[in-house]
Amino acid sequence: MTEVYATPQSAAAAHAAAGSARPILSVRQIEKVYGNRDSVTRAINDISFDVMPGEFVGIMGPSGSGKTTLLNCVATIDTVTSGHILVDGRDVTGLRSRSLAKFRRDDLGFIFQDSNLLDTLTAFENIALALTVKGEHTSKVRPKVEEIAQVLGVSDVLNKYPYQMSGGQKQRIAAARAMVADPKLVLADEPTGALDSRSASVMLDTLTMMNTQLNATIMMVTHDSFAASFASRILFIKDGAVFNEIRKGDTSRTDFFNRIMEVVTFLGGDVRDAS
Ligand SMILES: Nc1ncnc2c1ncn2[C@@H]1O[C@H](COP(=O)(O)OP(=O)(O)OP(=O)(O)O)[C@@H](O)[C@H]1O
Repeated sequence: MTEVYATPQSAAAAHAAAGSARPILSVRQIEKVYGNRDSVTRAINDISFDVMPGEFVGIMGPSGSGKTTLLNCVATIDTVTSGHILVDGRDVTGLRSRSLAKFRRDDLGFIFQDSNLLDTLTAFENIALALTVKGEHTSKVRPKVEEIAQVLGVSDVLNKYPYQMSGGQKQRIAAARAMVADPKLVLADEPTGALDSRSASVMLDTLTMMNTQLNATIMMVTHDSFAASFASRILFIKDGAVFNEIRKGDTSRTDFFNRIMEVVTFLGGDVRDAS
């Protein structure tokens, strides 16, 4: 067990290791405090890290450690108490409502635990919506939707409504919706949390495809070590701070899973088989 208790790699070191490219995401000394004088919760306590273009980063940590708060701050759904979050070099912590809406629409893709598809629209229309709200020319919508559906293996369900699809299919349509407008960063919050293990595996293959074939930069919150083993780097959060960081490097996914499990077990988490 070599790296498990290592000091988190600094953002600067990670940056240097990844070459000279600019980070897609820079989280700089953020803090998030909820409550008032009588009851204060320090959900995030000085977190800094970078995510480079094309990285697939997993965020893990015990319940209440601050994972969702971190994701929500990056998503600009929540605001930081102090610190800065830069997406492709732009500080998004100070954006006002109209710019915020544009930023979320143009630069981010979201995948939640529940697919959040609109029930009255077909899969095709759900994906297409992400393009039309962005002002995409009508003639380009169909080819773009069909292309992403083909890459992610969901062409056969494009005409179905959400109630006609399985949970796994809905999640993959949500992934296509998140990707179709070519966001700078895809944020996924427990994307396999509501799926059985077989559907979860298919969804994780979908995320891998998004990352490797479509060059999506992904930040995924998960409590599941199996899901996390599909990422290329894991940040472990404990008590609102980065407790540890491990990278997959050239090792196999099973080996990475075992290393993740060492940290999870140390932190007091769940155990699941890697296969
Ligand atoms: N709106 C809020 N008001 C007050 N406290 C909050 C609020 N949201 C989160 N918290 C607190 O902040 C801390 C971090 O919560 P967060 O939801 O980010 O944890 P988490 O790691 O995502 O947990 P889980 O794995 O259980 O979803 C917790 O102590 C939580 O109770």
